[in-house]
Amino acid sequence: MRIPPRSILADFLKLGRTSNEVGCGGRAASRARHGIRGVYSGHGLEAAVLNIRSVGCNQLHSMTTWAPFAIGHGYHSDVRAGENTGKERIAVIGSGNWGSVAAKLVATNALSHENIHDEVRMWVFEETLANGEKLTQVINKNKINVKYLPNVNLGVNVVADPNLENTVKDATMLVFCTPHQFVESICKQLQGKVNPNAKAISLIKGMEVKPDGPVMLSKLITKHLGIDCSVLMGANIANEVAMEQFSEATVGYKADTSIAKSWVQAFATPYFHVAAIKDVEGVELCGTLKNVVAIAAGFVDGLGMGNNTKAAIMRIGLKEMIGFSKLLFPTVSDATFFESCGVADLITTCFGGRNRKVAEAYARNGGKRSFDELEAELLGGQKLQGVLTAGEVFQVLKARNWEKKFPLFATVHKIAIGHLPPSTIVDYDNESAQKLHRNPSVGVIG
Ligand SMILES: NC(=O)c1ccc[n+]([C@@H]2O[C@H](COP(=O)([O-])OP(=O)(O)OC[C@H]3O[C@@H](n4cnc5c(N)ncnc54)[C@H](O)[C@@H]3O)[C@@H](O)[C@H]2O)c1
Ligand SMILES: O=P(O)(O)OC[C@H](O)CO
Repeated sequence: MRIPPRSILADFLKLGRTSNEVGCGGRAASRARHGIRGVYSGHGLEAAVLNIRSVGCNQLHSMTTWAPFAIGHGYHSDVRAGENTGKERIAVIGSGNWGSVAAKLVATNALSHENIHDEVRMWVFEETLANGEKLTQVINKNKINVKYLPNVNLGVNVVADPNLENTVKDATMLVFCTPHQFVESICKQLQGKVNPNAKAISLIKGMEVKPDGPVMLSKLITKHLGIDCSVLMGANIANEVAMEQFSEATVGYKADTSIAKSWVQAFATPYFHVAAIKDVEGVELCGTLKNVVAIAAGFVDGLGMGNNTKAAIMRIGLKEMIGFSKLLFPTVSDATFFESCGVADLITTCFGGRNRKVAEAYARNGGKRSFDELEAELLGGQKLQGVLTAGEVFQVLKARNWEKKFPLFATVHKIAIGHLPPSTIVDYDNESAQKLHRNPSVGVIG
């Protein structure tokens, strides 16, 4: 990868920073403490990042990203093994492709940070493998999730647990990472079972729609469990992060910067850079809505259309993501769409994601084979989020009479349920959409 010269990167970081971002430096110090050797150690990028961070290390609301370092705020007691260590204890709820990578990331940091208990418990939706063994037993024996993340060592300190209640027992930091359709039932099972002082983070890209409107999953988690819930989204194809290829992610937090710092500390590594911004809804909607655009991108690929068409679909999709997010939550910041959770995730998903892949197969088959059938055939048990999300978004469009404002979203849903042929992905009436898409201040005509 080509690293930008120091001055260009510094300018970029400055430009990208907004008043709702927080952060603090300390990567080099942290690495020195924990013996972590950064992938860019001694390189211009590292120097530039440190240079920028050093300006405002103690000034919240001035930094984009900060690295893992010990943070002295009230930790809850750790009593799992009869000990009272005063350390954070992390549990991961979910063990699919990304859930397993999340466990690997936090397990690395659990070992290298003194304020986090070494053991990371990971809840596994138990299943029996073809050889008759239980998935949890195989994970605990080899430290590899052979079904959802083969060939990747999760870490000696990851313990797979089929018991949801036991997984969260005594945990002070709960990482939610299951396909979004299972979250509500998991939360109901966890009611009254989690430490009331725990904090949660959702890595789940999706939302629920209730009779009185859409509900983001972070809110659903808070509603059911009564605990704070941040989100982590980004351009993060799990298999690439698992191979420790350089990636970025965005934490969206509500208000408490110490909570945001705890999550950054739990996830950030030298190859996984994490920025935190005070825009939970914006970050979560980026991760949720890009999956709908990825389905559209897959249709374009399956129809044999070229890069220009895909770029056009992505541009329109991004506009609809921004418009929809801001209509739902006027507080959503424009700057959020320029973080990893926004345009970067849109790009990676539209080129390399599972939603794109299955949608391509759907269009190639002329819509004659269902998404369920193709998902089972192509993903080996992994789950698509985009088709369900397109349906959920469509419910909102119908309920609020917004269908004409979001023709791409509406068309994706209609194609996915077989009401329109895949070719209509570039054949919708976007007259009213143009009012939303075009910014009069830049003088676009036609
Ligand atoms: N995979 C990625 O590259 C990636 C990256 C970033 C975010 N995400 C998001 O992470 C979330 C989780 O995705 P993933 O990739 O970890 O999962 P996955 O799609 O790889 O795996 C599906 C998981 O669902 C579990 N499951 C199946 N039936 C279940 C049930 N009834 N109840 C509970 N669990 C059940 C399976 O055991 C498995 O762990 C999704 O919202 C996804 O959008 C994924
Ligand atoms: O493989 P997808 O389409 O579920 O996308 C994976 C991630 O969300 C990419 O960041």
